[in-house]
This record gives sequence, structure tokens and C-alpha cells, in this order.
Amino acid sequence: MDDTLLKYDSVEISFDGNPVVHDISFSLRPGEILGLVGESGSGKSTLIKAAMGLLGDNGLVTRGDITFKGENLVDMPERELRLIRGAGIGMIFQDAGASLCPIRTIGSQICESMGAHGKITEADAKARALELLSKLNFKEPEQIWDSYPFEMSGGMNQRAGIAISMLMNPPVLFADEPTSALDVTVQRQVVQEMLRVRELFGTAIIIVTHDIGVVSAMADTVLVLQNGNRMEYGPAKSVLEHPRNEYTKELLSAVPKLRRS
Ligand SMILES: Nc1ncnc2c1ncn2[C@@H]1O[C@H](COP(=O)(O)OP(=O)(O)OP(=O)(O)O)[C@@H](O)[C@H]1O
Repeated sequence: MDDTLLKYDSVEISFDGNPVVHDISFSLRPGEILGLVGESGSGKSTLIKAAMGLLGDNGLVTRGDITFKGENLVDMPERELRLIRGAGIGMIFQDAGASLCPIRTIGSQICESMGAHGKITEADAKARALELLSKLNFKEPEQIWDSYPFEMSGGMNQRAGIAISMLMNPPVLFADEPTSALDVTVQRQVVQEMLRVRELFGTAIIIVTHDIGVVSAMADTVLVLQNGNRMEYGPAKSVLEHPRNEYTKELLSAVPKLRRS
């Protein structure tokens, strides 16, 4: 049986009529972690935004299909996409601190985001959130619940952001540069947390990153983009250890390799 969750089939994406992503195909199975790598401007964010209908007014999928559980996301009405964002495909960004509201506690933001997807009492939301936070190895979930984002470190905000995006238990998580703003030790914690999410919930993850170390620590498959073109796509081990083209070799040599822990 085909268990593909998310599939890009010959996708072209254009801004103001100019294609910037060309003929990209890949697929994602439950629990798979795909590393999306490439230099700045290669189209990584554009590729994932396209699935969420977040390309903005001037951006459009001009060829191909993007399907989630067999449903085509291209041209899906906004009200249907809204149901998929969050509950079907969760998202975390580079700077979770910036996407959290600075003057409201984590708890109240959790209540709001859970309320947006269905009726749930504050007590139920809190119980679910605290359970999730402890599963994700937060030492003091109650304290996180009561904290304002500015009271927590960047790493803690990022970890809380990942937890919040998992409250709806989406089968797919998009992580756009989730470790880029963090220092190395905290990066490791965030990587560990994403691996734990996969282990606990079988979540499939697309991680967009410049950091080959993060890719080698996490990814099962790797897609290398250059100028919106697919340069390489395959199992992480073969792409990282036996890159087939010069671009990938250069990309790999630019960053020291981390071992899988
Ligand atoms: N809203 C937009 N309007 C016009 N062009 C855009 C828009 N967003 C992205 N682009 C263009 O699309 C191309 C891909 O950009 P994108 O942000 O997806 O790259 P990226 O690989 O994610 O880069 P980075 O690593 O810097 O985030 C770039 O040429 C960029 O200038």
C-alpha cells in the first residue's frame, strides 16, 4: 500500500510570473525526516510555503501538484487549507520567540491555538499541554505554562514552539531553519527534541537548514536545491557520503560534519 503522506510532483513555483523553483518532485512517508538543503535563495522556504498556501499575493504554484494524504493542496480554498495548517501540517520557524506574543504567557497562547481548532476547555488544554511537555522532557512544565516568552531563553522558546506545534499531533511538521538562531549546545537540544517528537508520534519532518551537521544528525533523506533545481535527492547516507555533483560536494565541505548521536 502507498503510505505517502506528502508528495510534490513536478512542482514549479513562480513569483510575479517568474519561475524560481523548477520541476521539483519528492515524497514523504510517515516518520520520515527529510533534510532540505541549499544555499540562501535556492528556494527551500518557498518550497515548503507552497504546501501551506503561504506564498503571498505574488507567488503561485505554476506547474505540478502537491498532495497531502492524496488531496491536492494547489488551488485548495483558503478555508480548507486553514484546517490543514496546524492540524495536518505543523510549522516551526527560525525564531519561535518572535512568532510568540511577548506579552502573553505560553499557557494562554496554547489555549488560544487549541481553541482555534475546536472547542476545548482551558483545563483540558492545560492537561494536554503539560503531558506533552513532560513527554518532551521539559523539566518544569508548569513553569513553562506560566512563563512569558521574554522570561525564557531562545532555546527554551524554540523548544516550547515545537511543543506547541505538536499539540494538534500533525502527521507532518515543517521546520524552517529551527536551529539557526541558536548556539551549538542549544541546537543539539532542539535536534534531540525533534527526534523525540518523531519517536513519540511518528511525525514526518521536513527540516530546512543550512547546517549539514543537523542534517546528518537527523535526516533519513536529503534533497539538495540550487537555484530552485533539484541537484540531488536520496537516502541521507548516500547523499552525504557520496555526493554526485560538485555543488553538493562544496556545500558539504563548507561545514564540519557532526556524527549521528
Ligand atoms: N515574496 C517573494 N517575491 C518575490 N520573490 C521571492 C519572494 N520570496 C522568495 N522569492 C525569491 O525566490 C527565491 C527563493 O527564495 P527562498 O526564500 O525560498 O530561498 P531559501 O533557500 O529559503 O533562502 P534562505 O536560506 O535565505 O531562507 C529567491 O530568488 C527569492 O528572491
